[in-house]
Amino acid sequence: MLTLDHISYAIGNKTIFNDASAELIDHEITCLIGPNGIGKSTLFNLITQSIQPESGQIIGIPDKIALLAQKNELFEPLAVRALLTIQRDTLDEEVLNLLQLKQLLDRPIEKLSGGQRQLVWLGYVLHQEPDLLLLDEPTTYLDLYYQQIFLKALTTLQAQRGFTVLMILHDLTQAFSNSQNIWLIDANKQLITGSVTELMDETLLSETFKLPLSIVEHAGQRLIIPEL
Ligand SMILES: Nc1ncnc2c1ncn2[C@@H]1O[C@H](COP(=O)(O)OP(=O)(O)OP(=O)(O)O)[C@@H](O)[C@H]1O
Repeated sequence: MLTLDHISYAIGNKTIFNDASAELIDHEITCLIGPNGIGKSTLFNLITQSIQPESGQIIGIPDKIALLAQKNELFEPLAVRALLTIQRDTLDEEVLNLLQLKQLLDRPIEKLSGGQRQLVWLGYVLHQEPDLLLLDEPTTYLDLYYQQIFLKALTTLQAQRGFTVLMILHDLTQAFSNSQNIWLIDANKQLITGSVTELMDETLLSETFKLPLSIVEHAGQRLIIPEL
């Protein structure tokens, strides 16, 4: 289990984490939420060891980590098939079907729509067969149709294959309805962790996002919306 053990990290004089501890539950989806600029991507950088904590340590980092960054760029023009088979010989039929990529295999990636491209990038990280998948705001630029395809494919494959997911999402309803656990960085930069049930708390969420938020039941789903 990946464990943050009392980590502290600052950029210049600015404290980002101060003695933060957390355990990432294996084989489940955890969403990382918190205001803009609070340190979510920095936490990903610590987990991928592209930066080191000033004190404390991260234990149990799996060998096979895949990261879907906010912006994914190609170094050279590639067709979808070529990207998916960069690190392996065969295509994963199930991933192709769930992400609706079969009809795109021979298309140049740069000529796809933003939504199609994001499905291709998810396909790319899934073809790496990671033990831990980190996703940084993967649905931000997607319309509702592509958001649903993306999240359904991710949650279906995760449930079948059991890889661990840590995903940054800004849409709170989406975060709580597509995960089992939440890591929340609050307004005081404290990392608070728990199950979706434990952290589904109007007061905590309103204080974190400095906005009155309500939790509303609709059609069997719990929606987190700003009070009008
Ligand atoms: N290279 C850098 N130099 C200076 N400050 C930085 C650098 N990278 C990040 N920061 C600062 O560190 C803080 C945390 O940034 P980070 O990108 O981790 O936040 P975030 O929670 O992912 O934000 P967002 O939700 O807006 O993507 C921010 O205040 C940011 O300005």
